[in-house]
This record gives sequence, C-alpha cells and structure tokens, in this order.
Amino acid sequence: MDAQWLAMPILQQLNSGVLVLSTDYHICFYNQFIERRLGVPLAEVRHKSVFDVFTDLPEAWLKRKLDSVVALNAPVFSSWEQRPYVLKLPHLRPISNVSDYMIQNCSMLPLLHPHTGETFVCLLIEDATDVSLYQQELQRNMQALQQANRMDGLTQVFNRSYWEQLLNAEILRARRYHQPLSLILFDLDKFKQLNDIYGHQGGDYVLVELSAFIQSLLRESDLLGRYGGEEFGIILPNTGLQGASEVAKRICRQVAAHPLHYQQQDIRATISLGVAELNPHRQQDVHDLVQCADLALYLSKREGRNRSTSYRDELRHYLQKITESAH
Ligand SMILES: Nc1nc2c(ncn2[C@@H]2O[C@H](COP(=O)(O)OP(=O)(O)OP(=O)(O)O)[C@@H](O)[C@H]2O)c(=O)[nH]1
Repeated sequence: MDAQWLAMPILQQLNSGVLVLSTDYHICFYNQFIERRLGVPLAEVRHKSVFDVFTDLPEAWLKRKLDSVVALNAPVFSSWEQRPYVLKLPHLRPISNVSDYMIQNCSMLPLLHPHTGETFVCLLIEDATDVSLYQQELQRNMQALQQANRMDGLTQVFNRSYWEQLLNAEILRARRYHQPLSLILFDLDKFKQLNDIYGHQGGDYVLVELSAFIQSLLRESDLLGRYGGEEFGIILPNTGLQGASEVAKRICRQVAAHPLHYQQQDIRATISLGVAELNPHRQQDVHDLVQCADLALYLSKREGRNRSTSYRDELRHYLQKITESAH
C-alpha cells in the first residue's frame, strides 16, 4: 500500500508540534498543532526566517543546535528541564498558576529530501506542561514532607532526631574550622504541677508559647529543638562558653518575666538551664556534649531552679561528692 496519503492527515492531527526548517532557518512547514496555538496560518509565514516569526527564540543557542543536526546528520534533544520551551506558544489550558506558555521537550531531527537531496531540520515539539506541573507539585509535597519530618508537631521547633543531626553536623564543622560551639539544654520547672493545675492542654499551651518566645530571643543561626517532653536544646554555633552562658542567663530572666495568658489566667513559668561548650582538646560526640549540658542542667534544678549553670569539669567532682554524702 502506498502510505504517502496517510502522512499529511496524521501530521495535522498529531498532538505534537511539527516545524520544518531549511538549513538557513526559514520556515518550510508547521502542522495544525502549532498553527492553532500561534494563530498564524502557515501560508503567511512560509519562507520567512523562524527568528522573525518566533521573535523570542534564543537565536545563538538554536542556530548552534540546528547547525549541529545538519553537520552531524544526527538528532539533538532539548528537555524542558534544561530549557522550559523553545517555541513560545500558549498551552491552551485553563490553569493560571503555571507558566503562561507551553512547557516543551523538543527533538531536532535531520530530514533528507528523497528527490533533491536537500537537508531540512524537523523540530518535534512535545507538550510537557502536565509533566512539569506534576513534578513541581511532587517537589512541593516532598519539601513539605521533609519539613514535617524535621519539626516537632506540637511546638514547631526541630524534633529531637533532626536536632541531633544538626548538632552532629555543627560539631564536625566547629572542629574542622576551629570554631567554638556551645549547647544549652533547658527544662521547664515544676511542669508536672503546671499540668496538674491547668490540665494537659494548658501544659501544651505553655510549651508552644514558650518555645516560640525563646525562638524569638535567639539569633537565626542558633538552632532550637525539642529534646524530650518539656526539655529543649539550643545549639549555638561559633559561640564560646562565656557567650552561651550570657545567652542562657538572658533567656532565663526573660522567660521568668514573660507572663502567659491562658483562659483568663496568668501563668508564670520558669526554666532551668545547663550550658556546655565543645571541648577542642577532647574527642567529644553529640552524646558527650549533651551529657555535660545535662549535668549542668541537673545542678540548676538542684540549686533551686529558675537559673542557669555552665559546665566545668569540677562540676563532676562536686556532683559525685553531693551524691556520696546523700547516701
Ligand atoms: N502538657 C504536656 N505535658 C508534658 C508533655 N511532655 C511531658 N509532659 C509532662 O511534663 C512533666 C514533667 O515532669 P517532671 O519530669 O517530674 O518534671 P517537673 O515537674 O517539670 O519538675 P522539675 O523538672 O524537677 O522542675 C510530666 O508530668 C509529663 O507528663 C507534653 O507534650 N505536654
């Protein structure tokens, strides 16, 4: 069967754009897919330079591609991820929140005229608007999921597992660049009592409000995370013990002076804090550093709460002594 008569109707019905150019970039043919979107009949632009008809074409880039198709007699592909579109055409979709133009994959194929031996280049334009839309949405969802995986559901500060990853990374960074690094652990005082008085919801309210308040007192580079029930940690990059200790005292003071209003009642909450600095002469990991800050926090609780203690090695001996004398 002579299949030539099939070619033109199929070409015109194709759900892809077909544009044929001469080697000097003149338009020889485009199908209805392009004609409908461009709104210009082929007869009007045949033999015109493609750059005069599609005035937004990246001329130098396209000429390089077309010349290479002709010179190598081999196809070239341009994906929408590299370049969202080659021909600026509307996408004919009633969607307003994507690109106004059709996102495209474009294959450029060499064509040899069977009788004259003349070379042409066929640009095959595939509409990738839906694919790009789905991919953008997928990326948005993945980012949201990733964000949710990192945050504590109640307080919206980092959750423990992500905060520990951050602490690990900050320890490595501090060691690598010989920078100081400090850690503050803090715990709400008599929180059980607060829960008993105001109920679990009142307790939750305090956790939410206080973590937002403390976050607002910190630098953007400081990293606040919820370590456990009513225990939190703050990583202070590039901060030595003295600086961190000042930060801790300031937070302690400001929390105590910050009334929380819950169901027409004023709640006064206080916190106890422990501060530790990464020891540059010792191989400390996350666990060791947290343990030092935790010990300092324990002493803050023991000394009467609503205060901050900075870790020093002597504290271990002191702690040993007081636990021995307690037995
Ligand atoms: N509302 C609320 N309470 C919590 C949450 N997580 C832990 N808690 C409560 O926090 C309380 C902690 O009690 P304790 O460990 O005895 O400490 P505390 O009462 O704060 O006493 P000190 O730490 O010694 O000052 C417990 O009653 C927990 O049930 C939470 O997400 N929401």
